Amino acid sequence: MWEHEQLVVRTGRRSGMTTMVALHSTEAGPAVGGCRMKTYARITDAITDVLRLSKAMTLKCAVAGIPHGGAKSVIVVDRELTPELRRAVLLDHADLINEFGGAYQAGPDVGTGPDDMLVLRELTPHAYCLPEEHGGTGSSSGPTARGVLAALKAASRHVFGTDDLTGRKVVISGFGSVGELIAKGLGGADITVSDVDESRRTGEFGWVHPDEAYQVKADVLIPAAVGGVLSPETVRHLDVRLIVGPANNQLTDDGVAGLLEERGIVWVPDHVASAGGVIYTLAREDDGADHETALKRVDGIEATVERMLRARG
Ligand SMILES: NC(=O)c1ccc[n+]([C@@H]2O[C@H](COP(=O)([O-])OP(=O)(O)OC[C@H]3O[C@@H](n4cnc5c(N)ncnc54)[C@H](O)[C@@H]3O)[C@@H](O)[C@H]2O)c1
Repeated sequence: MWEHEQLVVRTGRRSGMTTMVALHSTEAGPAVGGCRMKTYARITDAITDVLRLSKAMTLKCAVAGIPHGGAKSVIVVDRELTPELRRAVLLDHADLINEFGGAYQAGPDVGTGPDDMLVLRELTPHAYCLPEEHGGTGSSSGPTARGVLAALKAASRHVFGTDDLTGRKVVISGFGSVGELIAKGLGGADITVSDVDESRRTGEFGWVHPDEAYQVKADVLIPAAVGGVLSPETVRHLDVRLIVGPANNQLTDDGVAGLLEERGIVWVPDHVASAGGVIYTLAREDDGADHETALKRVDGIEATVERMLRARG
């Protein structure tokens, strides 16, 4: 069933590249969601991605109690991206954002950052997370990691009877900006990280090849790379008790949640665990909250997860 309000796909007049916006819902308010810049094997893969990600944003806002709907946008990288081409496609994307008249408000996502939001702002007011020196809140990776750690606290109490992870084995798949901050916030845990980018291997933490990250015996698994990592196949090989992480759309389909439950693995849905970034950004940029107040709202994820897990029994 088609559940989205709109999907618009455009070829940019400056760049000749494809950009798209999926507006899942504006029922609760203007739709927010990141702008992903990524290479896809097929254009239909990009469309599938933007549709799923935008729906997840609606859920994320609803669970977090944010008066916004969900959307997402994708810039399809189909050639080498020179600085000139990057700027051209971002300006093309800003034109597309403007077509929604404020119903879609963009932020950074995988492949984009605050500097890209600054380029969007040249043509559209509907872009969050500008660099701090330009009056924005910058990267949301810090609040996102903080939200995951808050979720992990509540989930650890539920699974292990304590939120002290000292000595517990934790595997983080995806050692990017959020994954690294989570690792640094985990105190005395025995941490192993994994990334397709070998240059991320620092020696500070244990290392496992990305193909094996979902088979390692551990207490906690933290998906912090890409979506679609929990499939019927990967779930069969998992040897963990708890999964909580920031990666969006971790399940290949909703049925995988049931498979995890059957195996006795507690999974905190990504739309709950990864909401710290959007909670923080909107608290600061929409509501004018100060840094500490916005972080307190992010910490509220702990109570949300506690309630959710208690309700599950
Ligand atoms: N940054 C945020 O505020 C935020 C908010 C909500 C959700 N998320 C989600 O969290 C995840 C991580 O975000 P980020 O900002 O750290 O992104 P990032 O791009 O900084 O890091 C992702 C890392 O994953 C690695 N990677 C890619 N494919 C991999 C694979 N198959 N196996 C292992 N590693 C792989 C990349 O090399 C990179 O180092 C993404 O899925 C993102 O959508 C991020």
